[in-house]
Amino acid sequence: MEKQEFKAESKRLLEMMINSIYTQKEIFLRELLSNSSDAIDKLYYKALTDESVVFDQDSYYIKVVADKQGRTLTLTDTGIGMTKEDLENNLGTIAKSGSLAFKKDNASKDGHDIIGQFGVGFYSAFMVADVVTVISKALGSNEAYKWESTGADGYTIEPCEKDSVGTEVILSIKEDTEDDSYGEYLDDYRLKAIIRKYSDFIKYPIKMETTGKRLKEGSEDEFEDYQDEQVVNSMVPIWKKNKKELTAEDYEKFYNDKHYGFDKPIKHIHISVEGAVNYHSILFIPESIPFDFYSKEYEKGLELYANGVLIMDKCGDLLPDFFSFVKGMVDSEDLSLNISREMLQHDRQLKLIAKNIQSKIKGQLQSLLKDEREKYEVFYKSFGRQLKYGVYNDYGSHKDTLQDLLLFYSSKEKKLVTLEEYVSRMPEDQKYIYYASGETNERIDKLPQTEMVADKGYEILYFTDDIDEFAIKMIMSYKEKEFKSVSSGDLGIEAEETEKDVEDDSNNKELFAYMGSLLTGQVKHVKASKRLRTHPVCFSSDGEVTIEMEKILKSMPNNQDVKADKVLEINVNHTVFQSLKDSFEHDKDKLNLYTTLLYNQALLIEGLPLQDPVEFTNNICKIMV
Ligand SMILES: Nc1ncnc2c1ncn2[C@@H]1O[C@H](COP(=O)(O)OP(=O)(O)OP(=O)(O)O)[C@@H](O)[C@H]1O
Repeated sequence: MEKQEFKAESKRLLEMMINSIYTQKEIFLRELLSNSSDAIDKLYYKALTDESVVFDQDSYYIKVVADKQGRTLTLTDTGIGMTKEDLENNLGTIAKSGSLAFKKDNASKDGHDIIGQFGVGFYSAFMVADVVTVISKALGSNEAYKWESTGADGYTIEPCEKDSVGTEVILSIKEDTEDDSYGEYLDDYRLKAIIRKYSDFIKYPIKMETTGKRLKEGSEDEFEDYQDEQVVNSMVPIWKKNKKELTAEDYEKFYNDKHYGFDKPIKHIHISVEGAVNYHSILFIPESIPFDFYSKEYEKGLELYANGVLIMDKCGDLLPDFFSFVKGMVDSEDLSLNISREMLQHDRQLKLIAKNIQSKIKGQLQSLLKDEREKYEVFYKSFGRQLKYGVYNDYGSHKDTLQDLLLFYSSKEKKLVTLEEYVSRMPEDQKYIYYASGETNERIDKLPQTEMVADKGYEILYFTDDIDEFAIKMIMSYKEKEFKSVSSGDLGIEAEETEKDVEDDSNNKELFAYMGSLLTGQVKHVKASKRLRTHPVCFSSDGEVTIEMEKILKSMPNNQDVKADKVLEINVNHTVFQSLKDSFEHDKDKLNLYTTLLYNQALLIEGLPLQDPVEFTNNICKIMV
């Protein structure tokens, strides 16, 4: 038997291949199973043009058998097989793909698509095997051949016996080392898991012979081993099925089988596109938040398949961050894979798919919002924050995509409303979209600052998420209506302007200036409030940073010391104001006490910490006695 050497280039390539192309050893099984599937496909093609070849789908399969004792893993297929020349050309020359040549000669028909294209996948077997033996008998040939190689050194070919047409690949699995436990590739459970992960949708049955234990017949405590043959893969990808034939349960089953989540998805989106790029996709909008969703550990992405073979677990490029909650998969035959199938060579196709997917998701969310509001609100409860982050991130560049998907609690409707709904019922004289920020709806309900706007009969949107105000700053205006915090200096309400301007009263001016001097460094100034109706005191903010924003920025890990310019507003129609005026004239000590008390009350209303709570309570006691 003559030993053939690999060509020099091939030798180097093989070494590179074995050691560096793939990041995961387990993919050898995907590569070999894809080869077997291609080989059966080729038979199918032959049958299309050659009457002497009968293709009976049921007789074609791939079988995987692990022999733990003999430490071999054998893959048998009933495909087209290889002649001696094929073995030499296709397995003896690295980077020569018989499959690619075949594909070029036979235009793909009827959805039977050949996977192989680079002519390297087979050699990934050497990542887990010392010796690879291939026994093959080609269609139309009476001879069978055995090809054998220990890797870079070369290979041998000799005639051998084989009854049926097809190929058998026998891997002598490497001994375990400290770093690698190659023995796992002889374990039935592990093999099944790898098959299901990558090759679940190979369209021919992948059978496995497994050993089970059962009670011996007639015995109550004696067990015996028995062999059982099982088809491991699902074969028909659900995404290639006709949508009309699929039920909601089918999609849910797929969602659960693929471990996209443990919940019941709120919505599925089944997309089949033929055009500049062809692809199928099934996407899910989950109901509940994955436990790590709002953490750094969460990795967004969709499963990416090329011709039904998994090539990437989580392809992040397929989803924008603001839709990172979406689960599912994309299968395309048009992807430019790189040699390891682990990365994509050009991302043009991927970008097209991603763009398309983004608009489909948005469309589905919009119709959910329109037609199934309750469901949308369940979704929004889980992922609304993510949408708002999406508005805020990237300098607001996605606001147009996302603003119509936002919901905020409304003071008047007592439920979540869209910006569109808010604007559509704004009275004519209302200039702004008003909002109030606070920890909960109940707390905002009681905020003194909302009095004037609410009295005017205007609706107020409640912001209870940290991100809300930041996101709104990015949107700036909706349908030409600007957003305005109820705590901002100028509320743009006519009543304000026509009201008797109490500040102009020179006595009051002096009083406020004096109070302001007592609070130097704590407030910008003290003024008569135009927004308070029944409450004595509140803060408003002058400028871009609101008090709520100050609180949020302060709570961030890098503790950004950005402060709102606070203005202490006093209700001059409240009886307490008379006390202030009296004490200004007759008892400055009392005024000092009242000023600090009012300032501290305003802090409490905002949920801001008091600088000296003990002093505050002592001061209250002072006025009690
Ligand atoms: N089980 C098989 N039955 C018949 N032919 C096979 C089998 N396995 C491999 N071949 C032949 O050997 C060639 C080389 O296989 P290899 O896996 O290295 O590359 P490929 O499948 O063509 O491409 P890729 O690197 O993209 O997987 C195949 O193109 C095919 O012609």
